[in-house]
Amino acid sequence: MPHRTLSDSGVVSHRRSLLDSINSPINLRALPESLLPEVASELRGFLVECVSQTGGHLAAGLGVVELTIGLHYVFDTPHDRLIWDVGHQAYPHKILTGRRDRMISMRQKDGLSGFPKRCESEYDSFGVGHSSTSISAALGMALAAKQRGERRTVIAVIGDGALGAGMAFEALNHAGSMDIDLVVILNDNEMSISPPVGAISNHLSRLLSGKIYTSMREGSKNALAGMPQLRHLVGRWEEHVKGMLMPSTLFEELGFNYIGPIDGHDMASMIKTLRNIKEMPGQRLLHVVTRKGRGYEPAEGQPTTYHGVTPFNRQTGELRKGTAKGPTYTQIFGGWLCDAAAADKRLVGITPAMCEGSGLTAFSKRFPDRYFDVGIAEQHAVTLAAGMACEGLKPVVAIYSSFLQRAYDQLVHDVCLQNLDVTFAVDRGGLVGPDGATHAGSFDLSFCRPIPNLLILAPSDENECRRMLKTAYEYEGPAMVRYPRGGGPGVTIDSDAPALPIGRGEIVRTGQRIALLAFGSLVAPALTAAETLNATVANMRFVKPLDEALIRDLARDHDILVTLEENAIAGGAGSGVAEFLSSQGLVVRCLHLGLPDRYIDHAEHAEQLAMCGLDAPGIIASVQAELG
Ligand SMILES: Cc1ncc(C[n+]2csc(CCOP(=O)(O)OP(=O)(O)O)c2C)c(N)n1
Ligand SMILES: CC(=O)[C@@H](O)[C@H](O)COP(=O)(O)O
Ligand SMILES: [Mg+2]
Repeated sequence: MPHRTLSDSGVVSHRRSLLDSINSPINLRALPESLLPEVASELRGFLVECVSQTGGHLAAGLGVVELTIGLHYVFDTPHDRLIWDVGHQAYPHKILTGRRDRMISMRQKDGLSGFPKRCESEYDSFGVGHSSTSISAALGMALAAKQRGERRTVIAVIGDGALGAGMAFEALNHAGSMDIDLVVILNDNEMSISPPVGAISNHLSRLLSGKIYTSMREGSKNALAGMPQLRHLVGRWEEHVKGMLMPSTLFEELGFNYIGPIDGHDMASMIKTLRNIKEMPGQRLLHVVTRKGRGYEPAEGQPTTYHGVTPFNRQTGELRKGTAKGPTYTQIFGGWLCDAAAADKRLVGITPAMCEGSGLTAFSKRFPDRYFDVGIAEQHAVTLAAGMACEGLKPVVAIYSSFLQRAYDQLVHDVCLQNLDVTFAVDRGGLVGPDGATHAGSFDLSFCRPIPNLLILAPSDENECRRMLKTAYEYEGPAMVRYPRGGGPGVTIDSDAPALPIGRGEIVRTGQRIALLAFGSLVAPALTAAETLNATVANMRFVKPLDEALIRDLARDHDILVTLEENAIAGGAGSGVAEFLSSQGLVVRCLHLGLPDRYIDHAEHAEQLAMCGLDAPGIIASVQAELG
């Protein structure tokens, strides 16, 4: 379906005389430097207009308008490689690299991805979405260029939040030990999604507020203010003096030439500094100070709220409300966490930098001493919980399914092998809609199911989600409840409902010949499909341990068992059912429905389910095709 064009959507209203002339960085580089501030103004206004129509990530992109212009103006992209860490801030980059007129399709089916993607543009040097990969990838590209005798500069742009992840330091540690043409640009806006945490953030703040450096800098600027022809001496003098007086930065200790901090919104200074940086040899790190949400008052004032937004009213900043019928699964988790914490002082809540997204805001305010935001550090979050559990606390780790992928060994080796009492609230299980393949929780049932000692539950509705959280928390060992992004079928929640019997599913509809064994979010479409198929529906509830007695009965009484899950078919819950049947010598026809062996692109969640044949019509069609 052809996408709406900008004119259809009325987005062209903002003044864009210069921006209209920039169809690639080549046009940008043809402009006189004096016009770049106007480009920045038009780019910023256009970005707000587009995201107000499409939703998506806004505040981070607003903060890097000047940096984006400077990088494409000074460096020879795409020959010089540019990698954006996380990539949520890359909308200005997309606008300047030939995708201006497609921005209205952002994060929609067959539209632009919300993150840089190699197959989308030659200017997207590396696919991102998960944090803290940029320096590793950039170093890899720089070493490849060196190996092949190619002259090119590789630039990684990483935020202060992403810099706190272990992987970023693995890369800095490696890069700093060699002589390589690599530029790391630290985009320091003193924000993650939430305010930043950790000692790295404190170090950066000290660099920004360094008394000696700041006063000398102001002094030198004033002294030379009357002699503009000598102003360029300030930079050189600063470098010289700073090296003498400033305590060396962490980055210099790691072998990087540290430059900055510079004002990330001063276009002239940005261009001058980037030109200097371009000519410098070796690995260098430029510290750029920006403001998240810059230039759009609602986003500047509320950078957390405007980190990721639904479409909004550009004049007022008012965000469009969500369409969930009742509380989202995330909100149910947040409410349960507070209630459980009030009843049990041993409970502690841990999040790797996703406080708001995981529903911990209320908990963090009510129980600040029992709340731990560890920054973007999923591996650390899980093993921190293991250590706490060893000492009698009952940690609850709130973590997105796709980010849990980062902490797999910690889950296996530190928690489950030692059979420690840690509860995992795994949010965004299954497809996640507009964030697309990088953020889909497609694999957690497959990679968690083989782990001994781990209990795995998947709720079919909001009430069951709360009951499962209670069940998992009371279970004295590792347990995970995986639930989808957004809301459920809208059932009433009984906060006093008891825990569930471990390993027990339930027949929720009786039919003939066909049995649908549904896990979690697929119970609802299974029930709809069952009306047409006249099928039995079992809400399996537990992925591990499976309800073996129930499976045995269903196999005895039906001609075909159809397993359904919003997880990869490969190794998923359905595989578990097949393994059990085989181990018991039970011979019955089986059909396994779930996510296919490919990545599912961004679209609305309902569109994604339909693409995978996991909505009711798709289930019906698959079963009817199987039965012939
Ligand atoms: C591995 C991983 N964990 C968590 C996230 C969620 N996330 C996306 S952006 C972000 C904050 C990034 O902060 P920073 O690097 O400072 O970028 P800024 O938004 O400030 O520009 C987080 C936690 C992620 N994308 N990847
Ligand atoms: C860029 C990033 O990783 C986060 O902002 C993520 O997009 C949040 O996802 P939700 O919108 O599902 O909370
Ligand atoms: Mg930041």
